[in-house]
Amino acid sequence: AAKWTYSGPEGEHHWPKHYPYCGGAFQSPIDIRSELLRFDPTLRPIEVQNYNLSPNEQLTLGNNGHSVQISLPSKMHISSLPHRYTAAQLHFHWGSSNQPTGSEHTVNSKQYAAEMHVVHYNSDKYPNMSMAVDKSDGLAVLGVLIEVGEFNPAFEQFLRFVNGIKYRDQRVQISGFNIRALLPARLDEYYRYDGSLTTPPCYPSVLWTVFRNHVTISRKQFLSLATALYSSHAQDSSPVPLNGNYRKLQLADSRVVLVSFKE
Ligand SMILES: NS(=O)(=O)c1c(F)c(F)c(S(=O)(=O)CCO)c(N[C@H]2CCc3ccccc32)c1F
Ligand SMILES: [Zn+2]
Repeated sequence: AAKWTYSGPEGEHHWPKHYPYCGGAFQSPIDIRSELLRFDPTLRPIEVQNYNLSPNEQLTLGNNGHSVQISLPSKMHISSLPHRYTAAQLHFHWGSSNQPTGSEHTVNSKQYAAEMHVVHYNSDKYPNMSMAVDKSDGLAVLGVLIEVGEFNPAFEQFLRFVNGIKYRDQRVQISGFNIRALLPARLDEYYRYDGSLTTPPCYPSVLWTVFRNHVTISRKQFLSLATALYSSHAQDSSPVPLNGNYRKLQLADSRVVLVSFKE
């Protein structure tokens, strides 16, 4: 597959050349604006299963050159959607040390410091992520907005290992922990819309759920995320810092954003 980056000659304005869907419809992220919102009383609280992983389990924490990701066991899934959506991985988007604004989704133009995505695929209909990734009902991603504030012990469970994955394609094994603790307390309040992968190939295959309530991490935790990683390989002569790994806002067009809550 062709290389792509968030800036420069392979930056997002060039993505459609190799990845045509990136120039297509139903793209993500979007600005979640009040005038787009419609309350939908049928939107049930999100229910996740088997997110509380035992410390005896091992997870792979990796730097894939675009983000820091944690691979997730297939027993983890969302049970409150029309089909079972099985977890594949989670990853992050963030700004830079002097720009703590790196979320992908914005709410009434407010950009948060960072954003976490927990990627799931429709395991009722498809055997794995690769078969699901380009199907309109293939993926469901949970989005969590992240602000700098209180220290977050749940995030520490993997942030303390980022210095082991500074460079592209480095991976370490970490102990399982309660992935539910990375999500906000309330899973009943969220925004819902049809969108896409926010990286190439940008398939319009994602049922987006962005939780209304943000979580916080401390400034020190944010800095470890925003300053520890490189998108280049360890042996590369000129290291390229990995930050600002968020896609610019896409047009909502006539898309409505459903909300599970009334003010
Ligand atoms: N913001 S997002 O949720 O659209 C999104 C990403 F932003 C992102 F960076 C990745 S990635 O795998 O870390 C790197 C590029 O695919 C994925 N990975 C997905 C896409 C393809 C694929 C295949 C197997 C496992 C995960 C993924 C992703 F779904
Ligand atoms: Zn993402």
